[in-house]
Amino acid sequence: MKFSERLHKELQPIWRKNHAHPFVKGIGDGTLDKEKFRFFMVQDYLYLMDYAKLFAIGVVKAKDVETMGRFARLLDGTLNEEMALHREYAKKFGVAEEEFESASPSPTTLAYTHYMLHVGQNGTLADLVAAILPCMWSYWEIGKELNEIPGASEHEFYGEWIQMYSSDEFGQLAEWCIELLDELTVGLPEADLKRLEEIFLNTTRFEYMFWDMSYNQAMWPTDE
Ligand SMILES: Cc1ncc(CO)c(N)n1
Repeated sequence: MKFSERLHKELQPIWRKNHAHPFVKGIGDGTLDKEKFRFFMVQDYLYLMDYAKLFAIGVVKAKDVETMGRFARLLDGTLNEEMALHREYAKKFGVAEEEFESASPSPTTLAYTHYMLHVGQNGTLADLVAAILPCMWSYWEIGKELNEIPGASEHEFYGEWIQMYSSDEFGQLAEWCIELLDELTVGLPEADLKRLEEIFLNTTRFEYMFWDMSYNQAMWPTDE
């Protein structure tokens, strides 16, 4: 069994919780409160600024030109395509994109991005890929699942979001990361695989926390 299949199988219980979260359901049926979505998009913009840096670290850690080029394209796609979606939504909310960029990260956003940056900076290339993969993979699956709901991708507000994450372009990037993780883990001792599994588990858990944080618009509890 490929390592990615093992991870996907073992983490199905959390994966299902992510798909069933009321925030995700609300995008799918179009009933999500727009204020919650706005909170999410601001935090996701900050999240993606750090996420893009992980691809830059991928370039640094890669050992061949092809892999370097792939990470460079992921970096470009994140900054200029995925984050362009957020900038479009900023317009819809009547907010300047600088306001998204200069917002304060929530504790969950900070914890999630800093965990990935720590693993990416201090670990192997396989550690980095294990950390970033649940993000891309789960959004692609959620995008495809929501895209199957009749009319969801044409929804006047949430349709574009669904189109972005169910797109073939986004899927191809996720698939490449899956393949890279499989290549990098061939023949690794079980102790290494266990470490990678734990990293993947942690960022899968953070994905759930990110939906939950957005649904509750949760900033620092000490500010309330
Ligand atoms: C929190 C989060 N996870 C995954 C993605 C997909 O890139 C995203 N934009 N944000």
